[in-house]
Amino acid sequence: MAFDEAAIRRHMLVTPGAMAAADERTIAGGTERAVLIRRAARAITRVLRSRYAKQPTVILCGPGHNGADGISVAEMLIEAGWPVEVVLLDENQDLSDRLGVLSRVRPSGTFSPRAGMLVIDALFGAGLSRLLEGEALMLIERLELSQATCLAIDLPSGLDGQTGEIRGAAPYADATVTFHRLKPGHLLGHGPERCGKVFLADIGIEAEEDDAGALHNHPDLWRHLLRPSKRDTHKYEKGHVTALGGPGLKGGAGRLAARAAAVSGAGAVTYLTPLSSAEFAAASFDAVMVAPFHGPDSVTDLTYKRGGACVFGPGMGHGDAAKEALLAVLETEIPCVLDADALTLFEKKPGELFEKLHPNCVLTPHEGEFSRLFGEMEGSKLERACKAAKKAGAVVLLKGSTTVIAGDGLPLVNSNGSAALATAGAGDVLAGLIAGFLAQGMAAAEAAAAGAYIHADAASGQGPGLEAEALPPLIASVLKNLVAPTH
Ligand SMILES: NC(=O)C1=CN([C@@H]2O[C@H](COP(=O)(O)OP(=O)(O)OC[C@H]3O[C@@H](n4cnc5c(N)ncnc54)[C@H](O)[C@@H]3O)[C@@H](O)[C@H]2O)[C@H](O)CC1
Ligand SMILES: [K+]
Repeated sequence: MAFDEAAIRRHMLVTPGAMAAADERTIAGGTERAVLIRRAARAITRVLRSRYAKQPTVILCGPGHNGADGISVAEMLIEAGWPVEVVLLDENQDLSDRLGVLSRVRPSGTFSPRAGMLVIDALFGAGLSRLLEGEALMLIERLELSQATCLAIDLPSGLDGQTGEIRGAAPYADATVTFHRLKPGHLLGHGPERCGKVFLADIGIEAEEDDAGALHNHPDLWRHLLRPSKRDTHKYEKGHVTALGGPGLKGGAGRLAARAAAVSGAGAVTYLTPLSSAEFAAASFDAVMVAPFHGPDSVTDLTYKRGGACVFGPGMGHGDAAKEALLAVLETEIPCVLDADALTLFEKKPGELFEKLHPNCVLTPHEGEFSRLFGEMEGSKLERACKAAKKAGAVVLLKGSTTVIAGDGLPLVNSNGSAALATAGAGDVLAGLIAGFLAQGMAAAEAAAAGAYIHADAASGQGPGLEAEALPPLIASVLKNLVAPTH
């Protein structure tokens, strides 16, 4: 994997189980648990006092260390003169050594969250292991339905830190303070909508590479692979992309993919399209070359001659010639991106595709294409993408507001997507962009990661009126800022 080693440590996502092990490893290394808890409480209090005015505050404390964080925050706020009350899930919890807090404990029945109140959620964090029920469920449901402002410690209680699924109920936190590294659940499933703004605090836990369950996609991981072209380079040295487009009106999708490949930094792009629409296509391109598609040889001859990468799918249609061309190119093991039609072509016989795929292939399904190709799968989006990548023997980029990328290395979660991307053709642009990075020599997972992030970054800040054809120039400017200038 050619991701930057130091960046892997900084941007790893740690599962709750691995987090508990990292806590224990740090304690075994000589740091007392109470010290970790105090550091966590100090970080929470810092965020709290910078984000909220002094107001009636209730701290819900669970039976474990998440609750211990809450008790420690209560002490710090009481010291600062905050109007704090504490509700204990385990009302027999021994607080004889925390008399200041003990005096603020109120029965859970009095908990009535409302607007103008701050509730600190310290019921459960990384240790949540089953559905909320009974008293815990009642407290969290009341909080979830209220207008109170919630600050969650580590995770909103009820949110699964591994999958982002909700176990019974979970509050809509205004903000969440978590420790050491983000957890997959902060970014997957209901995580983004329930965590609010996530603050990451360093409490002195040593990062070890095998703590990582996944990576949080970030330019630090692959920016060094976006090599600027050398001054004396010529176009084919910078990689060639072959984009196969469909006949007539469907050609638009293929043209978008070709245009996106053209702004990726690849040296040259050839858009293959049936003779009937070649003239029309040629009129809509400048830098992209147009050539007639007569059948599989049109593609294999071109890829033998030019190398690089291919992008199949956007607008290629379901014709036999296109399918044969795709299978012929897969035989050559040239890097390929398969999207849209290239995926739906095989939904009746996925095995026919899987047996031809190779590790230099990137599949870019949305959820619908995914389930039609891989069937219904259990587990989080991340777990499903990993299973699919194994089954297909290729990189799977499963699109959505949170996009996941799975191959044979650590999977990645890409979280900078925005609603603006939910526009026709955006997927075609992504497929072409990834093909452009493959053509420049990036490995499949790295090309998919860079493509997903840059594609989303180009759309960020755009309104709901964003059209896919506006994306390539936006991508070019994102790339300009990311790629170190040539000396
Ligand atoms: N581990 C450390 O040294 C530090 C942890 N920090 C904070 O502590 C939590 C993790 O603490 P842990 O005790 O492992 O689990 P929780 O406090 O999240 O859960 C408490 C306890 O509750 C039980 N439980 C689990 N699910 C349920 C449920 N649905 N209903 C009832 N009870 C449930 C289970 O037995 C759990 O053990 C971490 O998030 C941090 O906030 C410190 O920050 C630093 C040191
Ligand atoms: K919590």
